[in-house]
Amino acid sequence: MRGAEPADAPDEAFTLADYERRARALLPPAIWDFIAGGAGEERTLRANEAAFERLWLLPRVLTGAGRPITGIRLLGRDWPAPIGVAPVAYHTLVHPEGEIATARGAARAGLPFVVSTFAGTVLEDIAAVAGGPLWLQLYCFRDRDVTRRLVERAEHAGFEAIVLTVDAPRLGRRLRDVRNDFRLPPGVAPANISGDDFASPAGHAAVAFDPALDWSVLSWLRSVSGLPIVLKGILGTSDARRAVAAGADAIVVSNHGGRQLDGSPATLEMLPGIVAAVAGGVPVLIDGGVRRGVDVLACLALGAAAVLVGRPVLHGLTAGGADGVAGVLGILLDELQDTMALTGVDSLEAVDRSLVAQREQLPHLPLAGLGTPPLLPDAAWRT
Ligand SMILES: Cc1cc2nc3c(=O)[nH]c(=O)nc-3n(C[C@H](O)[C@H](O)[C@H](O)COP(=O)(O)O)c2cc1C
Ligand SMILES: CCCCCCC(=O)C(=O)O
Repeated sequence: MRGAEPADAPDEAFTLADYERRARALLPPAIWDFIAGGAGEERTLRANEAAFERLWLLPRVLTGAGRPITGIRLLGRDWPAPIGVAPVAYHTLVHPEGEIATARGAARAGLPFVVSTFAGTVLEDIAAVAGGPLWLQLYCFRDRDVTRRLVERAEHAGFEAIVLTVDAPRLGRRLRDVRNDFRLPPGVAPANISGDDFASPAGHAAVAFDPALDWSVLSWLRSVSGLPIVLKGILGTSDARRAVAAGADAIVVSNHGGRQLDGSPATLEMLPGIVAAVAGGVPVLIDGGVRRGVDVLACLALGAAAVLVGRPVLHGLTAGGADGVAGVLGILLDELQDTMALTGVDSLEAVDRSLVAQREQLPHLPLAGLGTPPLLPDAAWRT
C-alpha cells in the first residue's frame, strides 16, 4: 500500500490509487487481469512505476509561482495540460458506453484522447462527443486495405494524428491471460474493423498483425494520409534517431505498459537519453506508470513534451463512466498544479532537469551541485 490509503475500495477517490482499488473491486478477475497485467513475469510492468520512486523533485523557493499555468502546444494544437489518454483497446470491457464515455470525460478537461484501433465503439461517434484533440492509434495489419480504410475514416472524422504502434509485431506473452484462457465477453468486439474471431486478443493478433513490419511502413503511411505521424513504442536512442530521420512528427517512449517485451527497461529511465538523441528534432512523449502529478512533472523535467496515461483512465471509466474519467484526469491536473506551485515553477517552460535528482545520487552531491544533479549514468541510456 502506498501513502495514507484505505485498505478497501474507498467510497470517494482522492488519488489515482483510490480509483484503481475501486475498479478492482468492481471488475471480474479475468478482465481485471487483462487490464492490470503485463508480459512474462511483469518485471517491466513493475519497473515503470518503480522508476518514479527513485526520483526526487528539488523545489525552488520564493519564486512567486503560486498560480502555475499548465498549457502546452503540440503538433499545432493547444493542450490545457501536458497529459493525454493513451490508446487502450476495448473500453467496452469495463463500461457499456466505452470510448464514448471516455471521450466525454476527457472533453471536460479538454485533454486529448488517443483512440485504439481496437476501440469498442465507432470512430465517428467518438469524434462527435470529443472536446480535445483526437488521435488514432494504428496497428498495421497484413491487410493494408483494412489499415488504409481505418486511417481514411479517422482523417475524415476529424482525427488529428496517427499514432503508429511499433512495438507489436505480435502481442507479448501475457501469462495472466494465458492462465485465465482470456476471451472477450460477448458483446465486446472491435467496432472499426470487420472480420471475426476477435475473442482471443493474442490469437487474433497472431493472424492479423503484420509480423514483417519495417521502417518502410512510414512512407506507406505518408502515401495514404497527410496527418502527422507519431511513433509509439520507441525505447532506444538509435531507434529514436531513426524515427526522426524517417520523418516521424513525434515519438512516444513506451514499453506498452509492460505488456510486450518483459525485461525491457522502465520508460522513465530511457527518457533522458532519447531526448538527448532526438535533440529537439521532434516532441518526445512518454507513457508507463504515470500515476501522480509529481510523476508528470518528473517526465517533463527529463525532457518529455507530454505524458500519456493508460490504465488509470480505465479505472476511472470502470468506477464512474465519463465522471470517473473526468475525475482521474482532474486529479492528475490538480496534482500537477500543486506540484508546480510547490516546486516553484509557474509555467512548463520553466521546467528543466535541475528540478529532479536521482535518489541514490543525492547524498554524493555537493550542496552547490544540487541545481544541476547528474541523472542516470550515460551507460544506462545506450542501446
Ligand atoms: C488493457 C490495455 C490495452 C491496451 N491497448 C493498446 C492498444 O490497443 N494499442 C496500443 O498502442 N497500446 C495499448 N496499450 C498500451 C497503452 O497505450 C500504454 O502504452 C500503457 O498502458 C501505458 O502504461 P500505463 O497503463 O502504466 O499508463 C494497452 C494497455 C492496456 C493496459
Ligand atoms: C488483436 C487484439 C489486440 C488488442 C491489443 C490491445 C493491446 O495493445 C494490448 O496491449 O492489449
